[in-house]
Amino acid sequence: MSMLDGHEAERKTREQIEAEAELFGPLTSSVRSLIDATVMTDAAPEHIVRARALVEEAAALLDSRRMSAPFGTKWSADGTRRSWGNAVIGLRNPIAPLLEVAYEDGLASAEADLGAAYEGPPGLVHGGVVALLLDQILGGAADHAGVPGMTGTLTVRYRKGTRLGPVRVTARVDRVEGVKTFAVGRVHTADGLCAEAEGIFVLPREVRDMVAEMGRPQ
Ligand SMILES: CCCCCCCCCCCCCCCC(=O)SCCNC(=O)CCNC(=O)[C@H](O)C(C)(C)COP(=O)(O)OP(=O)(O)OC[C@H]1O[C@@H](n2cnc3c(N)ncnc32)[C@H](O)[C@@H]1OP(=O)(O)O
Repeated sequence: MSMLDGHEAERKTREQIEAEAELFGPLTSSVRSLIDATVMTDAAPEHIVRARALVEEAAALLDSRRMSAPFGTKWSADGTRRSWGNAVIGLRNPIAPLLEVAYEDGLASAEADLGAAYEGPPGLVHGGVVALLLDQILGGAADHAGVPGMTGTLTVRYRKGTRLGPVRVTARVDRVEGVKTFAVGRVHTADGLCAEAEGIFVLPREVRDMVAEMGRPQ
């Protein structure tokens, strides 16, 4: 499989994309609430059985027509792109904590409210989920700085347990060495600093070759 598979140009207008966002965003949000309700429910057994039937009916409706491949990244003519299936920021992905990343003065920052579905140790966010958030935001910082890449190495130092609830994640590019971008980031809660990370993002050889090819004079 090529690194470039799943990247696709699209001809949709801004209005069409907004209409899709209005259609799918609320569905994703409802399923996210369903996930939380599934983890937290203490309902009577007959309610659980009825809910299961309703969920299966909904799944069958949605499954009646499927895309031929996962969402991937769709690029519009104006350079904007959508990764609506992404596990952290995907508008169509109910397991995504849906980080909305803001960029200012080289700092990427986002907030999320992590509920029971993200639990690892009792009352605390699963360490893999903490790494997931950091991976995305460090990668986003590299991308926003114009030096994107795939995660080659991600090193996370867990300083204290990350309590379930509101978290803030931040990242910035530390330095660039050739094709490698070094980014650093942190996770905070009301308890203070919970985790720190360094990531090395590498623009894959295949993409480097393509960029070199495109830049070659005719
Ligand atoms: C297709 C579009 C891409 C653009 C992207 C857009 C990003 C849009 C932002 C969204 C933000 C998403 C944030 C989540 C991002 C993931 O979730 S990515 C998914 C997880 N990561 C992966 O699956 C990556 C799997 N690994 C690979 O594809 C390849 O091993 C890599 C990392 C691309 C490197 O392959 P390569 O380009 O063939 O590397 P190579 O030419 O041998 O080495 C180049 C340099 O990198 C170093 N290097 C190689 N591997 C590593 C490594 N694992 N660790 C550290 N250094 C390494 C080498 O030592 C060498 O260093 P120098 O000698 O130049 O100093």
